[in-house]
Amino acid sequence: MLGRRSARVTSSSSARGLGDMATEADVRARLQRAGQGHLLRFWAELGPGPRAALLAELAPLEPDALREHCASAAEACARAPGPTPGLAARLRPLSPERVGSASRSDPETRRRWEAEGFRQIALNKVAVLLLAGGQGTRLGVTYPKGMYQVGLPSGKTLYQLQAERIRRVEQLASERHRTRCTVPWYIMTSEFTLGPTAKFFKEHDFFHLDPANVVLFEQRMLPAVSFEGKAILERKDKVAMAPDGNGGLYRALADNQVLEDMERRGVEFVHVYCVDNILVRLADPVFIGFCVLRGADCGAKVVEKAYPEEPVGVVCQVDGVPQVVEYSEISPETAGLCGADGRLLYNVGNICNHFFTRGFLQRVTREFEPLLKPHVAVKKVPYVDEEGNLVNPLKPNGIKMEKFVFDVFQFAKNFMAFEVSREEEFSPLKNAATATRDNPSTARRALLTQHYQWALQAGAHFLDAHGAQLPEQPILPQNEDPPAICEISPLVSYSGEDLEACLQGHKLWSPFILNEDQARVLRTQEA
Ligand SMILES: CC(=O)N[C@H]1[C@@H](OP(=O)(O)O)O[C@H](CO)[C@@H](O)[C@@H]1O
Repeated sequence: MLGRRSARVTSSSSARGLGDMATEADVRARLQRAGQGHLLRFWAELGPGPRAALLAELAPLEPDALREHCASAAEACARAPGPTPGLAARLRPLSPERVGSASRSDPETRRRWEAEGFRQIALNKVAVLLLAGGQGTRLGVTYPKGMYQVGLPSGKTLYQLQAERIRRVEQLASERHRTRCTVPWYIMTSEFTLGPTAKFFKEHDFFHLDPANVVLFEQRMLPAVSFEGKAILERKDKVAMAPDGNGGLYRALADNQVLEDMERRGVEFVHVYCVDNILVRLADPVFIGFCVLRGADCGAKVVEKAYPEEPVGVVCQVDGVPQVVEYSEISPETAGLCGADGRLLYNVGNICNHFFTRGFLQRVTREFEPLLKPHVAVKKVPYVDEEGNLVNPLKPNGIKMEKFVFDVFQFAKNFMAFEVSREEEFSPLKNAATATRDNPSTARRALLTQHYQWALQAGAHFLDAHGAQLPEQPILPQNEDPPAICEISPLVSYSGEDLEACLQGHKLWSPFILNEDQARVLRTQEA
């Protein structure tokens, strides 16, 4: 595991010691310089423990950077909220030569991409990098989203599914090339998620991955700011801090020397993805191979956007340069525009699955990161009022500043988008069960539908609890559960491959879990 850094605000030049080294007077003077003296207003009431904790939190805040951060948050928030003014006139759809498609390519081309991806994996040149610093607010859990289990028959969590897909893709590449290879797993956490994630992995024995190949590192935190430009105290002894967005990746890479670690391992290509997509194909050989063969330095996997309000960013051009316009920043009019074919004009939906060469990431961390503009999110931030009462605001009262991981696309020399099928590759877990979309049931259904379909394609038949054969529905209407429950371990099949040998002609009782042992037995049994 790489070195853990303490949370710091914006400046990288002020790696001061933690609280035990800083005095109150020193911290007070620095805060005053930043116009944030109010953060110590309950000092006199605090006991020794809370005082030390508060100093430890405040000491690393670099005064100029803090002042700048608070001022720019208030300024950005004062500008009209919602869609970026004047954006519509600067937008164009992505030019077709920048978009490849898995579903609309012939099988031979797909095979070529896949073969190239496996070749690079077998050469140990591919790593995956998970963005897992988020707080899971919409999902409504207090622990990292990756630890969530959506209620699959196996009870597997998102982290376990991902770990097993890594093991399987390593195995497939190793078998093809008669070698042993590794896909290192870099996991960006935050102050909220580092501790519980590290503990969870240890408790689960790293899901049988070699711990040396699972690298946890931490992104920075930034104070939430009031509309008046004041950092918010969430308790008398604690500043309200939030992770600096998934675009905090680039600073975190530099802070923790992650690219150096990749270089030592010989990694050239990195698949970056966010934690919540239950169907995510880690180190997807088809996507990697496509990007490598097209000479892309930066790529994005995309799906066709389903409806104008869908909360996905759209990949397009702004002033002629490939970029993502986030769902929170596009106007409803622009989002609803249709092209001549009747489909949405801006229909290239970002699924937060990105390809980067290590060289590109190096350029970003060295040259471009400071040019990334933070985005403003206005949120309800619990705070202490002047009398020291804890208040849970009913309306948004605070500003969180976040960078977006995709904002580096504009610096790419050769950006490529790669379209895949939504049913096969995208079902994000964003919301709690009460929401109608992107919730635990929709994620569970998406995975189980896929596995049911793979099993049918491999020639399996399903029986109910009484032994009666269940109807076979290779195509299912949306929002409908498959007639049989079948869950296939990623250790047996990564994307539907190698299933005939164990399923062809077999009659399986629903619910059915195909794990490695079960697969071994079925392979030796007559159907
Ligand atoms: C900053 C960022 O990466 N936003 C991404 C990300 O959205 P969130 O709502 O932040 O989870 O995932 C979406 C896909 O699930 C993607 O469409 C969107 O552009």
